[in-house]
Amino acid sequence: MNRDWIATARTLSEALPYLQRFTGAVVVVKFGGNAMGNDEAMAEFARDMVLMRQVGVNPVVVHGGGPMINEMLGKLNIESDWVRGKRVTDKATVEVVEMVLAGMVNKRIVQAINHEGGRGIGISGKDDGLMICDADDPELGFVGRPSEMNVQVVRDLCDAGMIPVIAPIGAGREGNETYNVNGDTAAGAIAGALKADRLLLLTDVAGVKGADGEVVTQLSTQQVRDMIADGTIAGGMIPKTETALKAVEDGVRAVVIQDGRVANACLLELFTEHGAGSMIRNDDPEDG
Ligand SMILES: Nc1ncnc2c1ncn2[C@@H]1O[C@H](COP(=O)(O)OP(=O)(O)O)[C@@H](O)[C@H]1O
Ligand SMILES: CC(=O)N[C@@H](CCC(=O)OP(=O)(O)O)C(=O)O
Repeated sequence: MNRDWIATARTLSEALPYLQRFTGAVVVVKFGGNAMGNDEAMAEFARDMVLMRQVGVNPVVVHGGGPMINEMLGKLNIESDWVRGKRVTDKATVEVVEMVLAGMVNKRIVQAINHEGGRGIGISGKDDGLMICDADDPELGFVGRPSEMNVQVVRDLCDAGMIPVIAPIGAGREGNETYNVNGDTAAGAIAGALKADRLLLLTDVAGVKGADGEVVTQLSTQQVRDMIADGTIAGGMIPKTETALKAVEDGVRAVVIQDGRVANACLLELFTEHGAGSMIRNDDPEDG
C-alpha cells in the first residue's frame, strides 16, 4: 500500500487529531472520469475510501465517467455536442449514458472498493428516489437538474458500514424518464442534501488558480464569485466552483477542489495540517 500520506503527516500521531476531527463525518467525494485514469489509480482511490471508512469516516462516492461515455458513443457512431460544459443528451444518448455510468463505471468502482476490503455498494440517483430531476434546459435534452433529493438511503448504507457509490443518473417526475446529470452537479446536490462535512471535487489541476497562476488554498464564497465575474475562473472550473457555491449555500461545511491524480489525494486533504487544493467555505470564519 502506498503510504505517502503517512509520510506527509510524518507520523500517525500527527495525523491523529485530524482522524479524530473527522470521526463520524460524512465526506462526499466526486470521482471524475479523468481522475480514474488506469487500474492503479482506481485501486488507489478504492484504498483511500476503505481507509477512510476504517478510521470512522463515512465516505460517499459520486462518480462521473465522461471519457467512458465518449468511448461507447464512439463505438456506436453517436456524436455529442456540448453546451456550457454539459453533454446535449437525446434519447439514444441517455440510454448509453445510463448503461455506461450505472452499469460499467459504477460496478468497476464498487468492485475495486470490495477488492480492497471495503463494502462498496453501487446505486444510481434512481434508487429509492434518491435524485429526482427536472429538465435542466430544453436545449440540452435529457440533462437533469436535481430538484428533489431523498438521501435517507445514503444514510442507511453508511450506518450499515457500507460505502455508497452513486452514478449521476436521475429519474423524472413522470416515472419513465431518465436524466443525465453532470457528475459535479450530482455530487453537490447529494452533499448539500446530506449537509456533508466535506465535499471533495477531484479534478486534473492542483486547485483553483488565482490571476497569478498560483493555487489559492482558502477561498471565501465571495472571492469565488469575484473570480468568476472577472474571468480568473474559466472553462470547466466554472461549473465546478458554481457547484461548490451551491453546496456551501445548502449547508456543506466546506468544499475542496483538488488534484485527484496525486497519491492518496483524499487522505492528504483530510488528515494533514495543510490539506490539499483549494478550500471554499462560507465567509463566516467560525464555520467549518
Ligand atoms: N482559475 C482556474 N483554476 C484552475 N483551473 C482552471 C481555472 N480556470 C479554468 N480552469 C480550467 O478548468 C479545468 C478543470 O475543469 P474540467 O476540465 O472540467 O475538470 P474535470 O474534467 O476534472 O471535471 C482545468 O484543467 C483548467 O484548464
Ligand atoms: C450532463 C453531462 O454532461 N453529464 C456527464 C456525466 C458524466 C460526468 O460528469 O463525467 P466526468 O465527471 O467524468 O466529467 C456526461 O454526459 O459526460
